[in-house]
Amino acid sequence: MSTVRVPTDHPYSVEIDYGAREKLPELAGSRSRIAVIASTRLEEAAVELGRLVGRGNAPVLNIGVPDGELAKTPAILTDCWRALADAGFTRSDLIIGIGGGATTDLAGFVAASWLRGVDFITVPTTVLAMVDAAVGGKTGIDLPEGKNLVGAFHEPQGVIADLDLLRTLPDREVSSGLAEVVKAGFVRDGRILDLIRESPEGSRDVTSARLAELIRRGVQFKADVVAGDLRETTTPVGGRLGRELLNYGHTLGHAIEAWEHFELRHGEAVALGMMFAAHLSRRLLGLSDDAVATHRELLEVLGLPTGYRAAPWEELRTLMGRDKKARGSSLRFVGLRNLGDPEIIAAPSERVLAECYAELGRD
Ligand SMILES: NC(=O)c1ccc[n+]([C@@H]2O[C@H](COP(=O)([O-])OP(=O)(O)OC[C@H]3O[C@@H](n4cnc5c(N)ncnc54)[C@H](O)[C@@H]3O)[C@@H](O)[C@H]2O)c1
Ligand SMILES: O=C(O)C(=O)C[C@@H](O)[C@H](O)[C@H](O)COP(=O)(O)O
Ligand SMILES: [Zn+2]
Repeated sequence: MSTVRVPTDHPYSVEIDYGAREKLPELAGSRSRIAVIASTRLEEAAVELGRLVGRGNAPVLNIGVPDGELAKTPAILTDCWRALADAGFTRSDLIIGIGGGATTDLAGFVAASWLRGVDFITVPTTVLAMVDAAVGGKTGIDLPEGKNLVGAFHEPQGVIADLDLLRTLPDREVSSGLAEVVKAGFVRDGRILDLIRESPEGSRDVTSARLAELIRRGVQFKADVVAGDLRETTTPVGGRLGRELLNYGHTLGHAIEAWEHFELRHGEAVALGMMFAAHLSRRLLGLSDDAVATHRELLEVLGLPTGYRAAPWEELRTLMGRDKKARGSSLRFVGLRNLGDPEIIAAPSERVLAECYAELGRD
């Protein structure tokens, strides 16, 4: 159906289609060893894909990891390294990460760190991983102190987004993935907002052409942004914000996600972070009340949360201090002047931040 090119220094493609997994053997090429890293919950799909790619290649090493965020830990990372060591994995071998964003983040970091870097391919199986996590080369794991604190930039050889794999995805996960898609709509691609508004039900239906189009647009947005600024500098690219743009909603979102010990889905936490960023933008960049209402309306129709006050502000503030955009003791937020017109908010006052959190509690 569509191929999105990611034109970085190591260009690669994202294949988006029903049945796209058929392209996996060609992409993998001929290898002495292939390891498939997948969550134990997706074992069936992983074994099927392993067989597919194993044809004509050496037997595939299946490395099962815990489900979801539980995989993004130093202990599981070590288990993966040791499985590769046992199998005698060399620099010409290949790692394939199959699953949601947590699994592809882990698999990517295993590939980035093993022998200082081996090839890897991502096969995302959630909406979120298709539009965001599996594309762009950010890999890593969490620590108890916060999200994604350890990692590396390591780009995949290619991404296979097989839309058939979404058929078993629970509704809550579909909504969570759509948070990253609507993020792209808020900060750049206004057509995404129209597509969601015209049919919220279609947008959430994994068999619909509308969701396929939203996924394509989400991938295109991500590809455009990372191609201009792979390593997330703070310098604008061609007069526009660089990769930091992709962090819209994540400064508070990651803090809430960590504070909730991942009981909230990543997209749910980001939805709350985007509402917070909208309040902050209204206060500091003059974002209109209408645009804030658009955030609330679209997040709600996607089944995402818009109000939150469970965590004490001081705790979230400490967690936000570990955000990668922070410089010294100052926080940096991605904000909006208007929908589609982003700008960095550097070092907002502590008073305004606390007041905006109180506003989030009233949403
Ligand atoms: N590297 C990046 O650029 C980037 C971007 C966005 C998010 N992330 C990371 O991605 C993670 C979130 O990803 P996620 O939302 O995919 O979560 P996830 O990986 O935790 O997967 C969510 C759940 O869906 C299940 N699942 C996956 N595919 C399925 C399928 N096809 N059918 C049924 N169940 C399925 C998983 O087993 C899991 O329980 C977070 O760790 C976040 O930090 C990374
Ligand atoms: O790819 C990016 O860059 C992003 O910021 C995308 C985010 O959606 C994603 O959650 C990412 O993992 C956040 O990265 P971090 O650097 O804030 O940990
Ligand atoms: Zn995200």
